[in-house]
Amino acid sequence: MATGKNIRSDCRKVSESSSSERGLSTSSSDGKDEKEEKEKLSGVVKGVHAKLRRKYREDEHHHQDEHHHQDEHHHQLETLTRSGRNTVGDFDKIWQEHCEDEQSLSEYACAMRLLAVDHWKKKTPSDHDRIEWCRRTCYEFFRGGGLLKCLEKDERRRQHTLGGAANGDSCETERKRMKTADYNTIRLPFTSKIRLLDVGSCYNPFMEFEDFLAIGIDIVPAVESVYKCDFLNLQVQEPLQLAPDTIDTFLRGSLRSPLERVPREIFHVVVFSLLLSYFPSPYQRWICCQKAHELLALNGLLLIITPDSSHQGRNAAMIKSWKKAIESMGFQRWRYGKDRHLHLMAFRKVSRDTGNNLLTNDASPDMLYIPQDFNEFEEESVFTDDFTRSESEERLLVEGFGALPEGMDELDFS
Ligand SMILES: C[S@@+](CC[C@H](N)C(=O)[O-])C[C@H]1O[C@@H](n2cnc3c(N)ncnc32)[C@H](O)[C@@H]1O
Repeated sequence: MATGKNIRSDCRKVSESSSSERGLSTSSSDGKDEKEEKEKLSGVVKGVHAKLRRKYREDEHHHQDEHHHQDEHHHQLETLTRSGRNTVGDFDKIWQEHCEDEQSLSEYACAMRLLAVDHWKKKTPSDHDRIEWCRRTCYEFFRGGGLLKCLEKDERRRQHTLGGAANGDSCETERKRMKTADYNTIRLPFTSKIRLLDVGSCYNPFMEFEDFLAIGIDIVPAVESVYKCDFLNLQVQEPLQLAPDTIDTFLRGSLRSPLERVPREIFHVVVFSLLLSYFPSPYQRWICCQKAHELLALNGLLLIITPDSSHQGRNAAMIKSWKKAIESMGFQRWRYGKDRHLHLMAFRKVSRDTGNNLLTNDASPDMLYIPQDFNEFEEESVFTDDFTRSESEERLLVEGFGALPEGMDELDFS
């Protein structure tokens, strides 16, 4: 288990103590009005998000005032690295203070878990459940021919680039490529367990699936099996050059809370489910995606689920921008879906090169924006709305939510 401490009972305690102040109950079956409880739980969750954003915004305004009179050159540099500066300055402090606010965060963890397990999971048809979407996407990719098609396509592209010529140089390059890619590259047939890192896991929803070796991490775990870990500050170590079985044993037996370091390229899948919008700064979202890239084996999948309750078209520009930013780091989008409340994206790691140079790369952290960055009153409806839908809505969503056929992805938002 991740920690000797019984977080679940802690969670219950916090939830119970807060119930006297806030009227939260630990179960929706205790006769209280379910809707009222859900509103309270989502209030706790949205309140923590809003507080963190407010602190960040205040700090940003303060910073802008201070630097109002800077010379032109400095100003340009500042603009270039605008969204980055806070992680090394005051924002580091804000984030640290946030992570140390145990009381609010434990309450948040309980509320989020109850919301997800007691309210969403029970009400959401399984083919519209975000966790189920992840499971299905992984299955289709690793076991259902998805990766195979990608590799065939890669090969066709490579042949095309080489001009089909067996020229000495290209063969030598190809041999080197295969050699360096031997370790930590996902190959077919894929028979092992899917090593999945769930970042911001809260209640470890992937643990129940046999097919996964699921590692959940969170700044404040809501259940014992989740490791305490701040992903933003997680260190990435040299990769393990070990057989898959030994890596599984390592993941099962050697990790401890608080988790501070993990070997590079050890995971087949990294999941960010409702994680990136937690961060008030696009730069933090950018850091997370880069870190996911480092932790994934070549051909591994980054799954991103991010809330947006508006119609698919409204934030098409945002999703296009995210696609460009994330692909610039050495990913390629493999799948996209839009649910009523969520964007669901799967990116494959296609290159070891992270394109990690803000000055030469035309993508930048600002591209990972969310509506709340510009409008503090933008509603986070995913935490409030009902998940049940009318029949006609269901039919519409099945198209958007389900798989875009391979090759159709480019048609979407591009
Ligand atoms: C909105 S909840 C989503 C929970 C769960 N993934 C789901 O889909 O229901 C966001 C979670 O991310 C966690 N989190 C935020 N920043 C984090 C960080 N830097 N490292 C690890 N977890 C983080 C929060 O504590 C919270 O549990």
